[in-house]
Amino acid sequence: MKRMLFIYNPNAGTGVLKPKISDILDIFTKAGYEVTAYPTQKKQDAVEKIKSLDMSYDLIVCSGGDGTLDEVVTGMQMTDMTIPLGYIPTGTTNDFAASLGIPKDILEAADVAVNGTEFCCDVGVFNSDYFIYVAAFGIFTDVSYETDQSLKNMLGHLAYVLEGAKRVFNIPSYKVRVTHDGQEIEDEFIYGMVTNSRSVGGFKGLVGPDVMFDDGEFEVMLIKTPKNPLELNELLGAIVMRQVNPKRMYCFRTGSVKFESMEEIPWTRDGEFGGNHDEVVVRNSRRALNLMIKQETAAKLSAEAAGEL
Ligand SMILES: Nc1ncnc2c1ncn2[C@@H]1O[C@H](COP(=O)(O)OP(=O)(O)OP(=O)(O)O)[C@@H](O)[C@H]1O
Repeated sequence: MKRMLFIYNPNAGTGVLKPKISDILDIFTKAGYEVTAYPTQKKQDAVEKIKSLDMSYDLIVCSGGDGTLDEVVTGMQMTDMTIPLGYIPTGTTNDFAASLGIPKDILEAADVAVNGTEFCCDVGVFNSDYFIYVAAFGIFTDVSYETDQSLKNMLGHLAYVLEGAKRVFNIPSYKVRVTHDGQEIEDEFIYGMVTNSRSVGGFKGLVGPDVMFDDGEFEVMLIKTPKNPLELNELLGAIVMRQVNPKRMYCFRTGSVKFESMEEIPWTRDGEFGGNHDEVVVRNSRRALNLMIKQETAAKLSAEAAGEL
């Protein structure tokens, strides 16, 4: 019999997982797995659990929001674990799952976790930590982790919007030197993002349709601090039109990028607080995560990569 570790955050999102646990275990059992279930007990628990596993498993399935997924992947990367990972998204935003076509429906996602197909996607190395789909600083990035879990559960997306709106009137600006591929950019920014996803915080399409999950490169977007109403207008126009305006922002693709600043800047990794840093090196660890996704999504992604779509 195949062995599975099912690790889940029972409090993620609106608690939608709990009433479905029995049906989920049934899907796993019917797929031939003997399941060890582990509900996470506190922050960072998933990392510790994965790091301290005392037996081998054929598959890990994790359930929770982006934060829990990040913790499980971090534990797996730290221990060089290459077994496949299934994911049942139950958080508030679930950006990453959406961009990889993992179903919103819990039981459908459970089915994909055991009956789907393996897809090797890139993982971000952030100094000595990891992220899966986004590392960012500046406006909007502090929204997620400063909104407490109970507020998020109650209001869902609205909580993010309210927190974001409060901050628009007081935008911090950071002077940063950004180095990549032998080039150096020095400027003031209100936002910086390194991403491997098509839908970050709901800004679908902002980064463009070209984002690949397994090409060893990230998309980097840096938004310059607007210095007057005209520049602000140009910036808002670019965001609304979802069109890069090179006067207001830098966008490039790279496998490795360094951010240096005089002051410490707060970062987020996959929507959770990622620490204050005056130097951050982000590197793409190509195809380091073996994720279970739908067969049809895998086919579509490889056709896109081959330039057929
Ligand atoms: N039993 C627990 N009690 C409190 N916090 C927990 C528990 N288990 C996990 N956590 C932590 O809660 C944080 C948020 O979890 P998660 O991302 O799964 O859900 P969410 O915040 O509802 O979803 P989203 O990130 O999509 O908003 C994570 O950092 C996780 O480590």
